[in-house]
Amino acid sequence: MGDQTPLLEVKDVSLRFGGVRALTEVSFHVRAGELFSIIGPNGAGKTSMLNCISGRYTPTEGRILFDGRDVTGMTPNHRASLGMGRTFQNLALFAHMSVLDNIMVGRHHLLKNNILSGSLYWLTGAQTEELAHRRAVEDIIDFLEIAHVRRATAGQLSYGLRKRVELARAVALRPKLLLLDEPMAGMNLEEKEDMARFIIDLSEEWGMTIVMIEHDMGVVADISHRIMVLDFGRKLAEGSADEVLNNEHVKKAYLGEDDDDDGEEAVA
Ligand SMILES: Nc1ncnc2c1ncn2[C@@H]1O[C@H](COP(=O)(O)OP(=O)(O)OP(=O)(O)O)[C@@H](O)[C@H]1O
Repeated sequence: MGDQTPLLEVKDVSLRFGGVRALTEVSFHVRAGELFSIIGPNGAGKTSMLNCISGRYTPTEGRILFDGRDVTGMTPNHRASLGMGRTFQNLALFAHMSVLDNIMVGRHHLLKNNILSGSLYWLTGAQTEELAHRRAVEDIIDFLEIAHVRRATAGQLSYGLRKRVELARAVALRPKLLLLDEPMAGMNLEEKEDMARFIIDLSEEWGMTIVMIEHDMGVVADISHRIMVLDFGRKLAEGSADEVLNNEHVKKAYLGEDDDDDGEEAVA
């Protein structure tokens, strides 16, 4: 499951939108190699937390440390360059571009020779670099089993495949930390199983540290090393799937008073 070094430390983070308290003094850490999930009822603050980590939002209070550096005030691009990759709840692909080009966009910031040095193309070794990038992208395409659609226009793919291409684009950055915002949302059972397998492989085979928001409690319990539960912007519980699912406060937040329910429907 990785070593004990925290790759990500969230310290007393609060976030307010005017009078709305989206997050209140939330602290947790994620160790290198961990697959860490954030769950909670609608409006609990999950996306707000992911946005604070990725830099889309700046916490009103508190600090965020990534790989030993304080990144609290840094832009999303700066954090990406330090090794944070993410996917979005609502797909953010370029619908008119091919699958291949969408994924290449993910590699862009890694290209030393950018478009400005195009005139020096043959002199700078840009072609060699481009080939290396293409090979890296092909590895990701093979891993995510999307070779058969690599030339297809992203907008024409099924929803499940588009989610997979979006994952490929985030993975193309080879991030140290991968942030996944509801990777299984809107998927059928088969697509969910495929996605769960890819996430497990990214964690176990690629050694990627992952923070995931996901509503499907069955998947979260199956694949997460640790889970944090948010409710009304506060941390309600944190621990293994067993610890969290047997926590009385969590049961109440999710299931109301009906303890016979298995939770899957209540949070789907
Ligand atoms: N940009 C914003 N402006 C104002 N209020 C916001 C904004 N983003 C989130 N909020 C509020 O912050 C609270 C937490 O929202 P957030 O989207 O983080 O919850 P969530 O757990 O991700 O919910 P869901 O599961 O429905 O996606 C909610 O009350 C929400 O209305």
